[in-house]
Formats: sequence, structure tokens, C-alpha cells
Amino acid sequence: MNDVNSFPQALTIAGTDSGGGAGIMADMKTMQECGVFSTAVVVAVTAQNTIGVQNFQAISPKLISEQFASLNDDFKIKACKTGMLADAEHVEVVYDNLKKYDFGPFVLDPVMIAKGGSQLLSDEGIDAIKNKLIKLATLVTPNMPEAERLIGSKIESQSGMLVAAKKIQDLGAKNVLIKGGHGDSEMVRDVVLLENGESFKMSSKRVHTIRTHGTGDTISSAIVSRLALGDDMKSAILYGKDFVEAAIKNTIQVGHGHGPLNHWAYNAEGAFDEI
Ligand SMILES: Nc1ncnc2c1ncn2[C@@H]1O[C@H](COP(=O)(O)OP(=O)(O)OP(=O)(O)O)[C@@H](O)[C@H]1O
Ligand SMILES: Cc1ncc(COP(=O)(O)O)c(N)n1
Repeated sequence: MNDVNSFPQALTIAGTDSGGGAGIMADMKTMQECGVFSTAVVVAVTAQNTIGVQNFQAISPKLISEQFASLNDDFKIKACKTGMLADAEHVEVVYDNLKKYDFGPFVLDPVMIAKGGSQLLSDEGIDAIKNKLIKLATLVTPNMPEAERLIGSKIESQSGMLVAAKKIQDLGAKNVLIKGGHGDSEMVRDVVLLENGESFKMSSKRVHTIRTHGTGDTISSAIVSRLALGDDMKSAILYGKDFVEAAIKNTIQVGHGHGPLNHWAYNAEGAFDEI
């Protein structure tokens, strides 16, 4: 008889985006395209569109723990990630549950501020990530401002990104990916520092578009999906970069602001040229 739970399953622990472009919605669309079954623990609900976050409310810690228990009782989660965690109390409850259950490799996307400028994690929440949750992370994926916040100083150069990655690794994360999407340089450069000390850069041409809502969620979810499928960390990260690049390049016309990515694109490059 087949193993009843053999199909690869991944989990996102994050906030919802009513606009469908970021958070849990971007995570699940990405996981779907990457061929894994996606599950979700909802930490917060946002009223959000491509223009910004109009409001949000965090879910009660009790209901969050109940979602974890429901998943643990029935599923076989092979890899998981976090996104928007709202505040210190919610970082703590997620920490407690990740200690309690084995959901495989854990990718921590330390979401702090949305593209539209709204704060999605309180200052105390940032401290709780820095002092506690990061110690559980198999991989942490800060963007440049998040990396600067984690190390408490500015990153001025490429070599500075690697120094920062080392400092972030020293906080307790096994592997570090610093994403270089912010800014207006012609090339975007991400820096990776692996557990074994190996480091490498991932460079690509900047796509000149404001439709970049959910880039961070998308790359981290593609990585989680590949980890759930059994890839090693380096292969999973390289796949994530290709996946997000295709999703940014093949723009879709949705909304008036920071529009969502094209989550179909990696599997269907070229198919959207006429839309
Ligand atoms: N305009 C762009 N052109 C090409 N690649 C981009 C662009 N913007 C972001 N990326 C890539 O997308 C990935 C996510 O980077 P980014 O710095 O945008 O993360 P993020 O700020 O965490 O995203 P989000 O704000 O959605 O959480 C990185 O691999 C980055 O290089
Ligand atoms: C629920 C949720 N999670 C994450 C983001 C970050 O995405 P972005 O920086 O692209 O706005 C967001 N806006 N909303």
C-alpha cells in the first residue's frame, strides 16, 4: 500500500494578503507551481492591495497553536517558512510551536516593512526574531534593510554584504541569503553564505518595473518547496532565484501600485507575451 502521506508537503506561517500578491497567497501560489502541496498557519490577516496595507489584525496565539496542532496531527510537512509575524508575542508563539513540532528545514523570511511602507513587524518583534527565532532557522532571507536592522549597521558594498551575512550567521541561522532587490542599480546582486562557509553571489539584470509585490515571499517559498522535494540548500537557493526572476520579468497587469508577480512564468516562459 502507498504511504498515505507520501506527497511532498510544505508550510507557510505568515500573514494573508487580500490582494493576492504577497504573504500566504504568494507563498501558496509559488508552492503550487513548484509541485508541492501547500499548507498555511495564518498569523495575521491584512486588508491589502497593490497600493498598500490598509489595516491588519493578528490572530490569537491560541488559534495559532491550534493550527500548528491540526497540521501536526494529519500532515507530513517536509519544510516550512515564516513571513509576516506582526509582533513579539506572535514571534514567541511561532517559536514555541516550531520547537515542539518537526516540520523539516525552516526558512525564516524576516518580513519587517511592506513595499508600500507599512510596518508588518513591531520593533519588539524584530528583537524577538534576532534573539530567538533566528536560532531555529535553517536559512534566513533578509533584504538589505532587514539585514541592516539585524546587524545594527549599514551595508555599503558587496563585500559588506558578505560581512553582514557572517554576522547574521553568528546570530544563529545556519545559512544566510541577503537579497539585493532594493535600490536602482542596473544589476541586482544577492549574496549567499552557506553553513559550510561557502559563499556565492547571484546576479541578474534589474527588471525596471514597480510590479515587485511579494518578491521576497516568492523566492523563499520556491526555496522551501525545493527543500521539501529533497534538494540540498545551494540547489534550492539557485532554483529560487531563477523562479523569482521569471516571475518578475514576465509582468502581468494587475492593480494600480506595486503589482503582483507572475507565478506561472517559471513553468510557462513565453506564454504571457500577448497579455
Ligand atoms: N527589479 C528587480 N529585478 C530583478 N530582480 C529583482 C528585482 N527586485 C527584486 N529582485 C529579486 O527578487 C528577490 C527578492 O529580493 P527583494 O530584495 O525584493 O526582497 P524583499 O524586499 O524581501 O521582497 P518583499 O518586499 O516582497 O518581501 C531577490 O532575488 C532579488 O534579487
Ligand atoms: C501579508 C504580507 N506579507 C508580506 C508582505 C511583504 O511583501 P512586499 O514587501 O512585497 O509588500 C506583505 N506586503 N504582506
